[in-house]
Amino acid sequence: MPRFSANISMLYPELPFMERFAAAAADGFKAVEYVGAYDQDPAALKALLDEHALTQALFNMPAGNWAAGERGIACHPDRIPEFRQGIGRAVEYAKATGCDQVNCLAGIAPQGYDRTALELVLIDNLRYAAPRFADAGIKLLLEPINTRDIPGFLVNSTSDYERIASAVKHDNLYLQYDFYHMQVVQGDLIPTFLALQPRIAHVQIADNPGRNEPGTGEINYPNIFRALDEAGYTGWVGAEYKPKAGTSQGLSWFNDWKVSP
Ligand SMILES: O=C(O)[C@H](O)C(=O)CO
Ligand SMILES: [Mg+2]
Repeated sequence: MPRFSANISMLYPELPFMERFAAAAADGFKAVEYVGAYDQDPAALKALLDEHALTQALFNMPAGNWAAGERGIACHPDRIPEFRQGIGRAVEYAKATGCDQVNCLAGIAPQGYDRTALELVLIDNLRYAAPRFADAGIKLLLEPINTRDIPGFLVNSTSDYERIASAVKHDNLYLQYDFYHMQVVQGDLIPTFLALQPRIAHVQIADNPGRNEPGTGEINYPNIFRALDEAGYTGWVGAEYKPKAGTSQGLSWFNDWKVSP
């Protein structure tokens, strides 16, 4: 049975961030994930996880100025020192919260650069980061994202991931397979998942179009959940979608599948 993690950057938007842990636990989630909580005290995050018996499934490396629209800095030629400092920050928060995987957002391609040159910056940064996360016992992940949701995002497909990973040449660079983004970009969801499963450390879900709850669009999530089970996938499944009619009210997809306490 899949193990679901509530992505509390997107779920429970009506609540202050630190109250979303309790809400996720009350709805039956056993884990949470989020884009990052570097403005919070790591001990306070850990206390919430413990209080609500939640696992910290994932968060992202520091990704630049989120409010200003940045979505990662790993491909930015003039942000290399900042990217590298972010490794220590991510390791600190992962250790404090008991999290064993961290996602890297490649970033939106800055204007005026050739995409191949930006990919080389990304590869160098990942080559630097992968062994450092490995030394800390943390998996480093890279997530392809569609350019309809994030125009200009540099890494968009599983073949982008495969090309970059083969240039990085380090075992500690895994794929974060977001079924929603992959449906928008390339389809063929289950065969691609199965082909890349040894490199997939985390998956995320939302339906298309709309990026709302599973069951609101064209993706057959019951089939996907069965395929994950049959393939022996033991990672978390992150519920990363925009609730259409309130988070708790829209959890019928989850109530059919959730692990009982
Ligand atoms: O948007 C996504 O799918 C990512 O997982 C994320 O963390 C923020 O962009
Ligand atoms: Mg995602």
